[in-house]
Amino acid sequence: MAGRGRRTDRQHPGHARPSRDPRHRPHHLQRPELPRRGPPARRARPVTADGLAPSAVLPDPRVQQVIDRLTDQAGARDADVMKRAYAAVADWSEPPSPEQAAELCEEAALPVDPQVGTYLYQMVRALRPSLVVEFGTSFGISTLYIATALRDNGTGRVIGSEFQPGKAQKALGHLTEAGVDHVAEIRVGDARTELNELPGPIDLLLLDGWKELYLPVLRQLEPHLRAGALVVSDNLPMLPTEFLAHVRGPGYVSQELALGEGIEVSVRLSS
Ligand SMILES: C[S@@+](CC[C@H](N)C(=O)[O-])C[C@H]1O[C@@H](n2cnc3c(N)ncnc32)[C@H](O)[C@@H]1O
Repeated sequence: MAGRGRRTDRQHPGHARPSRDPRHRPHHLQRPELPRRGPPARRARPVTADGLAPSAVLPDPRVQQVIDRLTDQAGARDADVMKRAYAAVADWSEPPSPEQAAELCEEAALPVDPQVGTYLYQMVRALRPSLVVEFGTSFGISTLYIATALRDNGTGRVIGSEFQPGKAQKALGHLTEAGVDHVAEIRVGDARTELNELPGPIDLLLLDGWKELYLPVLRQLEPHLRAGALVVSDNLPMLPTEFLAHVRGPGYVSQELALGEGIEVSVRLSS
């Protein structure tokens, strides 16, 4: 967590009076994120009475092992990283920009809940998308679920996006370790520019970057969404009202699903 992005009164003399109002933080650094996003503790996998393997295990132990390890590591580390991030911005006079927030969270994986990951695997297997796009890749845990399903389908590719080059590098390493990197591409930089050029229509879009950017990113990608495209938006409790109003308005059929801490699942009605 380098100090490059840290704002001080000297850098911004016009903002000499720090605000401690938590509402001045963007959604991704609001304190309520801690318990909600929190350590994505791995759920104990239920074992059925007849000893059958639990159904929410991917049909590839190599991938599952990588996902389990990363999910456990996130559970052990993320809360501390986020606490340090909150402490670092506590006396900032302005909320961190999305880039600064990404830098502050560089060591946090913040992965999707295993239920959400399993749902993504299911949807990709069921819909057989040609192109999946992901806003917010981080260490690549959601990408692992998606890429594994694409690999198992034998068709399609996923394009992820990540601000932090170090995180994108880690994500690529994890995809390679799991043996599914050949169906994945991670674009490094701001999704709002990096996802401008796409090789075809989007069949499935995962929104899992900073929450206040969901609406601008979605609006930007809307011309690329094919009719019937699925938009999966993680972290329902943190989603801005304007975003929910948009996907619950004309042009979509949308509802929440009680997976993880809640997701919004929207189908685009026309392209
Ligand atoms: C919640 S994490 C993503 C977790 C990931 N989907 C997973 O399940 O492993 C959000 C990530 O989005 C990245 N991010 C936020 N805004 C972004 C933007 N505008 N462009 C690219 N990446 C962004 C952050 O750096 C952070 O790593």
